[in-house]
Amino acid sequence: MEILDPSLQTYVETHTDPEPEALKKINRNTHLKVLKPNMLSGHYQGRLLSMLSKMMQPKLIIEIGTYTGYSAICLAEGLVDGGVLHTIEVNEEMEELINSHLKLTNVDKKIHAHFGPAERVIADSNWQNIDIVFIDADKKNNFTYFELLIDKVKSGGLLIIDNVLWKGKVYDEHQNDADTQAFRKLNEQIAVDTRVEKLILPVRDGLLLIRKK
Ligand SMILES: C[S@@+](CC[C@H](N)C(=O)[O-])C[C@H]1O[C@@H](n2cnc3c(N)ncnc32)[C@H](O)[C@@H]1O
Repeated sequence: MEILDPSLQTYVETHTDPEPEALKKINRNTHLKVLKPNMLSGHYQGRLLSMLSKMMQPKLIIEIGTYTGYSAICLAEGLVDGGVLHTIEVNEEMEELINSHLKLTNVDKKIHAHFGPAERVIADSNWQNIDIVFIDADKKNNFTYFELLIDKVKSGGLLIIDNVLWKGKVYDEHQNDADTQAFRKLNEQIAVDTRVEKLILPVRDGLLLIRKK
């Protein structure tokens, strides 16, 4: 999943704030109990999400793809008093584990977990003036989620899409599997979208930062 050189990754992690204790436990528990634990944002990306959120001082955050709650907790660290993070997870079997992880933190009361397919949960919501969106679920629907939410994001709001460098495959012309092609198309669609400013960060598997004008 890491595209950075491992020694560079180690260096930046050791000179970044340490992973908070509760998140360390959640990280470890995810590796013990859940399949594909490398889906979790992890220490370095988690601290970046937390810092971006603190800089934005959000009232309303929407996350698509809760998994075990790690990135939701990182993003919720930046919520202002009275702020809320809504996170959506399609797999209802994760509910107990997510709740047990949220309880380890002091942001649990600010996080509302929804279970079901994101498209349906978004359609049933009345979210408006969203400050931050984090899209990290079924990769083929990234652009659908972007289009469903862009009009609900306030001017100056931030959308973040994970995995956009797709293990480095998007810039390797020999790689042409369906997921790689989907990420290339997404990056191209966002690159020419005049409603937004965009920047790809080569962090972990690639984070696309999109600021609504
Ligand atoms: C990469 S993991 C999310 C990791 C998490 N954001 C983190 O950084 O710790 C993707 C999650 O999206 C969920 N997911 C997949 N399709 C979905 C859908 N249509 N609606 C909501 N969640 C979905 C998966 O079940 C999985 O738990």
